Amino acid sequence: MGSVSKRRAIQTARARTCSNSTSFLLTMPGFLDDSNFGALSCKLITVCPNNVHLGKSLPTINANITLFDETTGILKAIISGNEITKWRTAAASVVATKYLTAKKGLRVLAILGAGAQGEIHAVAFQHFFNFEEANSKRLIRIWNHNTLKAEKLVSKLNQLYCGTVFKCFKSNEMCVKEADVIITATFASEPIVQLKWLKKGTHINAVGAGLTHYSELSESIYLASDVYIDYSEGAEAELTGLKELGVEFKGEIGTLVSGGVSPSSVNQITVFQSLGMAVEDCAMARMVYDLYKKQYRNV
Ligand SMILES: NC(=O)C1=CN([C@@H]2O[C@H](COP(=O)(O)OP(=O)(O)OC[C@H]3O[C@@H](n4cnc5c(N)ncnc54)[C@H](O)[C@@H]3O)[C@@H](O)[C@H]2O)C=CC1
Ligand SMILES: O=C([O-])C1=[NH+]CCC1
Repeated sequence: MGSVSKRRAIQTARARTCSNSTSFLLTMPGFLDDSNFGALSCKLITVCPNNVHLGKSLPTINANITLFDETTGILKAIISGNEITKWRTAAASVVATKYLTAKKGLRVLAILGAGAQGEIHAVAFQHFFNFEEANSKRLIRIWNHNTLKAEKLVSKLNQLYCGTVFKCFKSNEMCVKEADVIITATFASEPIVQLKWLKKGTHINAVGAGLTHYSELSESIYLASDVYIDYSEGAEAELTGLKELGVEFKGEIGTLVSGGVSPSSVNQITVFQSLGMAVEDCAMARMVYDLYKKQYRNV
């Protein structure tokens, strides 16, 4: 994120090719100039929300990353990108939350969405933060519009992580009530969070991307919040609806991390509008490639 904001990384606004009214292919080229983490890559990722209705347990997001030699341009590897996409997206939310809540006490975490992103965010946030509700129990709330799915995830996570209690909420309003941090990771095309449900100083990581990148939160939330983004070019190209609404972006998370933008006051509601960055995939692909070479090729 820092490299993007210091412009040591190159990533153009991505191309979106729609295959029908709900599905699309994103082409995400990126170059990261760093001897340890750098690479030249392009992630190809399809987003097909209707896969859930096919009854074959297909993921709705499917990604592959092509990794190239920076000097010769020769293709070095094609790396499966589903796990990478999951982890790097949750990692970006962790960083945004860390910097945007640095001076706030965190007690209540609410996750809206029990799919791949909801799950990985639950795993990452229980690891990096310590959410403790009034009775001093480590607790993470999870809501999904299809409650059965949330119940299944909650039961799986409670078996995996005995130290933290995951709790299923049937109402999105009750789930976000008194929340210090909210994560939205759904395909909702209508708002699932309203301003009047929020307390002062709440931080929201808005991860979900349907056909528009700003449909999970009400317009009034965006207008009342300090909105941070991951990269300006992407936001200018994809968040046109928010711009038309009059939303001014406060800055990139990378700029916040490097001290180039001052953090919001503690009572200010903040939103990290996560688009997802090609250079995050680039760095992860390089890491996977290096590990593969070390482990299997002894190089
Ligand atoms: N910002 C980023 O970098 C990334 C964003 N995403 C976005 O995150 C969202 C979640 O992705 P995944 O977890 O991989 O998908 P998923 O299909 O595994 O999970 C989606 C969840 O949204 C719920 N959902 C579907 N339609 C809904 C609706 N109309 N209202 C409320 N909930 C609904 C589903 O029940 C499911 O729990 C998607 O919008 C995806 O495009 C995904 C990867 C990276
Ligand atoms: O960056 C990414 O991988 C994605 N952003 C929205 C859907 C997938």
